[in-house]
Amino acid sequence: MSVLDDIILGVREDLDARKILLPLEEVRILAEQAPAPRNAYAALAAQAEGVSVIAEVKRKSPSKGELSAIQDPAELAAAYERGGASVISVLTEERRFGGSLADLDAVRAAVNLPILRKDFTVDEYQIWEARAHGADLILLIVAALDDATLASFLELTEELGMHALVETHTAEEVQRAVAVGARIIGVNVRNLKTLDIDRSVFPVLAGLIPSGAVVVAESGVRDISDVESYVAQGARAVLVGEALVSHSNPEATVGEFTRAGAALRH
Ligand SMILES: O=C(O)c1ccccc1NCC(=O)[C@H](O)[C@H](O)COP(=O)(O)O
Repeated sequence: MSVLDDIILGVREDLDARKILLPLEEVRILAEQAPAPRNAYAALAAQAEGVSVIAEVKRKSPSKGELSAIQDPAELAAAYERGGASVISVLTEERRFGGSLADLDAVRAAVNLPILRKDFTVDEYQIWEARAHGADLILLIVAALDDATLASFLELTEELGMHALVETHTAEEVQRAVAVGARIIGVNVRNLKTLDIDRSVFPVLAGLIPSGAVVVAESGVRDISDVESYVAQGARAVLVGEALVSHSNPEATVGEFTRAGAALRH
């Protein structure tokens, strides 16, 4: 079984438990009562100079184990916002990443930026749930969904006023993302079978994404030079977890990353 399949197995078990506690009809009511979503597409596309940073709240991961204890996700997210992040990503998967919907709630209450609910979306319940908890952007991993499900999840996301970060790892997945009309397309350079990072796939896949879509480079940003190369290779935004949560000054680091691509854009 692949790492992705294993993660999804746990996600489905946890989801079944949440559905018993709060049936879909009730989550839908909460989603309809939630404050209007913020426009994540505009936030990512609007960065006049440099690159848009999606700054992630990430405690641990299958590839690296414990990254940071993060006692106060709201405080971390506020630091990201002060540093100039365009979007905050909150991992809500519990078993492998140590996240939760409580983290999402805390971050929602602390920042005014659009928020990505970063999870392994395999059921429409999670999309309603994301909106009910104030998310503006959700993650759709092409490798985890068939074409019909990907299209219907994207449609529901947009009906609820949110956007989707549609994540790809191969040329075929980029084609599938484009075919369903994805407007924010991520290229994740972490191979979900081996968990290895291979930055060389980014320019190849980014080159297949039509202009008009926001191209997001996901994973493997260690420092400014990585941000600069992703920008030079076509990234409009970078999604960064480990390098921020493990830094003593995440606010300053977001600022450096945000400005890093500026020279390359002029
Ligand atoms: O991070 C992992 O080990 C991982 C393993 C399996 C599926 C997904 C995984 N990560 C999710 C992500 O996409 C990253 O959190 C995100 O791109 C940030 O990556 P990084 O800056 O390298 O922490």
